[in-house]
Amino acid sequence: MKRRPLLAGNWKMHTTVIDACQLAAAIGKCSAGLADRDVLLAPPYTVLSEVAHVLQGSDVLIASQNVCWEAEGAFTGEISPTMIKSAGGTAAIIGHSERRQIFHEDHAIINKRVLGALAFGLIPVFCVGETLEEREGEKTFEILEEQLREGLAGVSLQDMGKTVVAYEPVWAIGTGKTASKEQAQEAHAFIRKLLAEMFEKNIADTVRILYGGSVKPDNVDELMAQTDIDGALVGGAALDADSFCRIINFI
Ligand SMILES: O=C[C@H](O)COP(=O)(O)O
Repeated sequence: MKRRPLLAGNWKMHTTVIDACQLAAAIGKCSAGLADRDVLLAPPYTVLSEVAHVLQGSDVLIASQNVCWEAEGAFTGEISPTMIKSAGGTAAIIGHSERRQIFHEDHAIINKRVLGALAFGLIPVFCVGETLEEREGEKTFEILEEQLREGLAGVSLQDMGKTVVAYEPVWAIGTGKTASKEQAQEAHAFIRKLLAEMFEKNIADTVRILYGGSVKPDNVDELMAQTDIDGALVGGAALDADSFCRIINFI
């Protein structure tokens, strides 16, 4: 089944207002006219609306890097789906391994974020992935299954159709150590098969599964050639306009 590729740049905790506007403008330019793929940027909250403003009129989608499940209230340090939408965002990264590991976000909180995003009409970019220890202990599939079952609990069939999944092996993030195309494809195929079990095969067939972890201009083409890899969630290389533009223009 042919799925529309999605190339996403996660800027993590990088960019001042000026940097962000310049980077967004350059990416806007090199993604213009690409009719067969989607491009998404996840800048820090502080520049969401500036980036959306710079990209107004383009097809580049804007996401936040996390999201709370409530529209407003006493949740110091959080950002709500309505705030993200009012700043120009249409999606939210949820369950990134840096949130899971550094900030100890557990399955329950991640699940609340997924359901909250969907309830307010934001597309979740739901991240899963195993650590090196888990891979070496041959627990990759067990970990992925737990993350998917717990994190997507209560998601309706219709909402799953809109959700994006990102497979990011923790050992490949920011390390320069990309999963081989075979390792990535194997994990993506497992995720799709599990989604078919959890939801329906026709839903699983439409869900875009992105690969993340040291995606660069020199490995994007072979990763994107894999049957179950529908896009990339890019960190480091998304901060350099030339690199990200090459990634967007994968062959
Ligand atoms: O969200 C992006 C991922 O964590 C990948 O980051 P990276 O491309 O710097 O390895």
